[in-house]
Amino acid sequence: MEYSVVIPAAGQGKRMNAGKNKQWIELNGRPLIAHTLSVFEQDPWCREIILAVNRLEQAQFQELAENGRFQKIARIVEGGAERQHSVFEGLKAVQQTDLALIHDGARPFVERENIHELVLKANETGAAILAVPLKDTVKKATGGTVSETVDRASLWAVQTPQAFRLPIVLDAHRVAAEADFLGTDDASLVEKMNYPVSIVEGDYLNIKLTTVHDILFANAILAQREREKHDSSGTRL
Ligand SMILES: Nc1ccn([C@@H]2O[C@H](COP(=O)(O)OP(=O)(O)OP(=O)(O)O)[C@@H](O)[C@H]2O)c(=O)n1
Ligand SMILES: C[C@](O)(CO)[C@H](O)COP(=O)(O)O
Repeated sequence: MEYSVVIPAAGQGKRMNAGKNKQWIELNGRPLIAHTLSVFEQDPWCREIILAVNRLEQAQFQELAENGRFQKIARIVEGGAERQHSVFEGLKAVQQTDLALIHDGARPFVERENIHELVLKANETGAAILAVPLKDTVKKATGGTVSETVDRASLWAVQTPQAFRLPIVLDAHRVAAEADFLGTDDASLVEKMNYPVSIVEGDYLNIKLTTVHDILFANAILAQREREKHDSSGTRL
């Protein structure tokens, strides 16, 4: 089952506080974005990768595409001020397939089996997202005082990729742009169109590198994966 993937990588990584776009942080000697790109480069279902980048970093990403031998990068488009704008630019450049995935450049650990499960679900329903059940107890508070403990039984922590039939997600982005609506993910725009979005249970290790603490977790995940490669008897997390 084939798909195109849009990878927004045009952020500034303000919460990471690294003084540069976090896509260039090195993990095991390779930039974070190279880890993410490799997942899709190596997935036989992926037809093309569309990267959305900051105009000032276009040359750097072009060089990475060539030197990293990422042959599936079909287009590098200019991103926008917000993630949503970057994704919209990427979606407009999709050519190869009817099924579009959107995946954060800053989520390098997504596993192929989760991607495939998601793709199959989106092919069936038109819109699907990866998510994991919330593990924490969640409370609402105003002015530092708890007002409510929320029942977590129906709460999910949402990840990427998110997968949609291309016309559905393009339409949702167009309508959101016209209404000046900004969502933190793409599914929220599709939900606004009253289109049902299916959940596919993902993996807790599919983290997004957001703050500096996530670099610790990322290195631990990479070390665990190395152990698994060399020791088939090792417990898989
Ligand atoms: N204008 C933007 C903002 C974000 N992104 C991308 O969207 C993904 C998820 O966003 P986030 O983790 O918020 O990244 P940043 O915007 O870089 O981080 P911050 O919000 O801390 O500045 C990242 O791969 C990021 O590069 C993008 O393409 N264009
Ligand atoms: C799209 C996303 O990764 C889903 O978890 C996320 O919403 C991106 O934005 P955030 O502001 O870092 O939550």
